[in-house]
Amino acid sequence: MGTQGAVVSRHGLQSLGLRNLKDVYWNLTAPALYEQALTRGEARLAAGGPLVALTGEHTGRSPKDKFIVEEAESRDDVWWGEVNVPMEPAHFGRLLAKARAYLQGRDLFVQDCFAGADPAYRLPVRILTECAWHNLFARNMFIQPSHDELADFDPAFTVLQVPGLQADPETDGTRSECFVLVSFAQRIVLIGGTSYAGEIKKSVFSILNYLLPERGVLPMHCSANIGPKGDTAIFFGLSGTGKTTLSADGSRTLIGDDEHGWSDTGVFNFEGGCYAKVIRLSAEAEPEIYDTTRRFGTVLENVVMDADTRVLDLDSAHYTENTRASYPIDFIPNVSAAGQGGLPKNIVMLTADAFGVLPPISRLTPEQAMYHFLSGYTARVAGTEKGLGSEPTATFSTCFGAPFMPRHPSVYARMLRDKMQAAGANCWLVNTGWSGGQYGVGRRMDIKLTRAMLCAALAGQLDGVEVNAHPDFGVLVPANCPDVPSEVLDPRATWGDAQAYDRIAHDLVKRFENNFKQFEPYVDEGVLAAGIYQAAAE
Ligand SMILES: Nc1ncnc2c1ncn2[C@@H]1O[C@H](COP(=O)(O)OP(=O)(O)O)[C@@H](O)[C@H]1O
Ligand SMILES: C=C(OP(=O)(O)O)C(=O)O
Ligand SMILES: [Mn+2]
Repeated sequence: MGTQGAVVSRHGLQSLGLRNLKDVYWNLTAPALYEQALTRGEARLAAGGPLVALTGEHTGRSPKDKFIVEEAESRDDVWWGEVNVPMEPAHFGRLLAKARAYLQGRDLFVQDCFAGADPAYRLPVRILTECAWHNLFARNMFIQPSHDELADFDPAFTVLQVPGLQADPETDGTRSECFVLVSFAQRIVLIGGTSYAGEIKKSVFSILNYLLPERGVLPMHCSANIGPKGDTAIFFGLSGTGKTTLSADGSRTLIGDDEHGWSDTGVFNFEGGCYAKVIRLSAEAEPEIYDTTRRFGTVLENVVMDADTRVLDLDSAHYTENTRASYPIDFIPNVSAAGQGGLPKNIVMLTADAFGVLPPISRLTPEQAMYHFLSGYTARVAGTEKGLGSEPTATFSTCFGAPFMPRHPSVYARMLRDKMQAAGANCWLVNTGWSGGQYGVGRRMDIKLTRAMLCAALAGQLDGVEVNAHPDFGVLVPANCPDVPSEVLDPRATWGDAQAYDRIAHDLVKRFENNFKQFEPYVDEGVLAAGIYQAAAE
């Protein structure tokens, strides 16, 4: 059983003013959290053992409902704008008071965790959730302290997640009933009105992305793994581009699938678990991730399950295209127990180009790497977000993770430039999107071919290969690649209508250029030249 209300104050929840709770459940393990979630009707048990939870209206992140509290301590460091929107402290205070009132007489689940595998930089976070299944999600996603570390656990930040509490936009300074609020000064994250578990994960990520640059660590929205020769590779990319899929590779040791820090000594995972997209998950193309969907301890979000047979239908997007699996990272067979690796030898920038005009793999000069890091291009396709039409939508999300970056992009870009140079890292642009035509005409690049290209690049098999500067994007396209048909490598050659290719490629270059104008004051001539359309092609 949980502790009774009376003893709650001894456990330091008073810093949040939480009183008169019903029961507080501290650091329950997976079996106990399963029991709570199932008996409370929060989730159901699937065949094989995963917990299946549905999140209702919000099945993805709500970036427009995220606010950073405007406080003296952080005001000058935050890149205010349409991504990092300020909230008055008074509104934050009102919503925190509403949360306290809402939780009176209710149960609360607590997980004390670390965010950051490198002890020198890890952040002790306390995750407070209204539901048991969100507490299991947090237990999966963050790093569990040892028994001794729990005994004197002192949280640096607290996340309070109360999906049942809805804001009133009329009086609370929010955009809708849903809110994700970050107060750097009070070191509190307050989430309400949404049950999408990714908000818990990504709000902690945002905190690290604010704190770590001051300690000389580059925070990154990337996955990472280590090759047989001890070579670390990192894979930047926006949501759905392939960070999780491609970092789970039987021939390489997984460090992490989504969030990492690059320190002076190496790369470390921020998390202790993975959060994989599982829509149309193939046992053949992604065996390691597929196996996690049959295991006790995995939390499946918005996956369809037959009520009688309890069998999953991973192909169904009935609730959402963004179905997810959250699992402890050691569910992946070949994983780094320490969650750390050496300095990166290869940097891969992933883009899911639904226009189908970027090469499936190309080498980037350091200047081109900066250009693409600041651009953060991918193209979303119909269905992945509400309101999208049938045409692909070009998306530019700086640092491949704008919604999670509280500081100005140039802070992260300059750190990447310096670290990349110091490490002598190679840089690649990999298009996991469409080939042979744009979305709806062409086909998505076969995962096996993407894996073959990456395998060759990371093993150094492309180092001596002839490259041709792409006439539109300037990136350096290899003329051949082991285990990959050469005709696949030149995207223009895969289109039936070369003129249509040129039209769409030129349009995309213009989109890149228009988007990049905001960064021109922050980069040197070399980076600017890296993105300019090659006039010779006209
Ligand atoms: N060539 C490809 N490379 C990587 N992923 C691909 C490819 N083709 C299709 N996919 C699909 O794209 C999605 C990538 O999701 P995921 O790896 O979780 O992205 P991220 O971790 O970057 O959010 C998966 O559903 C995967 O099956
Ligand atoms: C979970 C998310 O990240 P990713 O899809 O990159 O794993 C997200 O963007 O909400
Ligand atoms: Mn991911």
